[in-house]
Amino acid sequence: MVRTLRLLDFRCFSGLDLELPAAGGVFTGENAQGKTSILEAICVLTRLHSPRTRRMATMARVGTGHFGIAGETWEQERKVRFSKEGLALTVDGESRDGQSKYLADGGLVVWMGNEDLDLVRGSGEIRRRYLDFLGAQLDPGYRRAWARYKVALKSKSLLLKESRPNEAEIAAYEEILIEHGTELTASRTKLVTALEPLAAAAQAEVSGKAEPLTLAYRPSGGICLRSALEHARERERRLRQSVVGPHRDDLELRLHGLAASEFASEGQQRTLALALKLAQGKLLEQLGGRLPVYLMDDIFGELDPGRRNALMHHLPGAAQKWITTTTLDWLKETPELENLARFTVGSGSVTR
Ligand SMILES: Nc1ncnc2c1ncn2[C@@H]1O[C@H](COP(=O)(O)OP(=O)(O)OP(=O)(O)O)[C@@H](O)[C@H]1O
Repeated sequence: MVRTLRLLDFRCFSGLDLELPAAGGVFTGENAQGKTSILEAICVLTRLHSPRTRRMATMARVGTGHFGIAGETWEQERKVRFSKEGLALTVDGESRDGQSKYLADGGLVVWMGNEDLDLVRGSGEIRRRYLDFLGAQLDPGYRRAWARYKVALKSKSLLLKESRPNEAEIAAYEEILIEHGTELTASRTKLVTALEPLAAAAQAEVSGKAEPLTLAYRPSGGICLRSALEHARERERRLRQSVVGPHRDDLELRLHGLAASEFASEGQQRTLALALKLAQGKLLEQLGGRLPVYLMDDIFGELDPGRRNALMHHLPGAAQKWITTTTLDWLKETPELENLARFTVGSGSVTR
C-alpha cells in the first residue's frame, strides 16, 4: 500500500506532500482540480505506467519539462524523476538502473475508470492492454517478452513498407517475433483461463443475477504463430503491414453465449467492465501474493446504489482504496465507504 506521496511539478501540482491512511480515502473536488492526477501519480510511482498517456513528458507541469514523484509504497521509499535526461529511479535511496529493475519488487495496482466501458465496446487493443497491465505486474518475463516483440515488430513493419523488402532480414525478425510472440500468447492464454471464473463470479455478484460470462483468448492467426505468419505472407506483402501476432490478438467476451459488445445492454456492459477489473484485482492478489491498491477514478457516480454496494462488497476489505468524485451525495447510500478519509482537492492543493 501507499503511505506517503510527494509530487513536484506533476500535472497541475507544483508541489504536494500527503500522508495516506492504510484504508485509502476519497478525493473530492470540482472538475479539473487534480483528483485524477493524484491517482495517476500513485500508478506511475508503483508501475511506471499512466492510464492516461504513454508519454512521460505529458505529465510534467506545463513549462517545466520535468516532474518528480516520491513516496513510501509497500514499505519501500520509491522515487521517480523525469527530466530531459530521461527517467531516474530509486528504491530506498539506491538507484535502479532500468525500468525492469525498478518494477521487479514494486507494488500492485488496479485502475478503474469511466473509460473501462471501452474494454467491452472498444477495439482489441484496449483488451490487450488490460491483459498486458496484468501480465507485466505478475511476471517480469512478460514485460521483457513484450518489449522484445515490439522492437522486432517495428523493424519488420519498416521493412514491409519498402518497395522491395529484404526477405532475409524479414525472416530474421520473424524468428524473434515467433520466439517472444509464442511466449506472450501462452502467457495471455493462461491469464484468461485464470481470469474467467473470477470475472464470472464478480459479474454475478455485481449484477445480482446469474449472467453466464465467458472469456476466450483469440490469437489473430491461430495458435501456431509460425504457420500464421506463413499463411499471412502474401497478405502482409500486399498490405505492407504485419497482420498477425499478439499485437492483433483479442480477448473475446461473451454474456449468455453472445458477444457482449453487440448484445449486452449498457448496464450489463458497465457491470462487465467492472467485473473484469475486479477479476484483475483478485488474480493479482492470488498470484502476486499481496493486495493491490485500487485506484477508482470517478466511477461511483455512474453506478446505481445496488451495484455500488455490490462492488464495494466484492473488493477485499483490507485493500487500500482510492476514490475520486466530484460529489459526495452518493456516499451516504454506500455505508462501506462512509468511514474512509476524505480529502478536498482544489487550486493545486489538498486538505484532509
Ligand atoms: N502537464 C500538465 N501541466 C499543468 N496542468 C496540467 C497538465 N496536465 C493536465 N493539467 C491540468 O490539470 C488539471 C487537473 O486535471 P485532472 O484530470 O487531474 O483533474 P480532475 O480533478 O480529476 O478533474 P475531473 O473531475 O474533471 O476529472 C486540469 O486543469 C488539467 O488541464
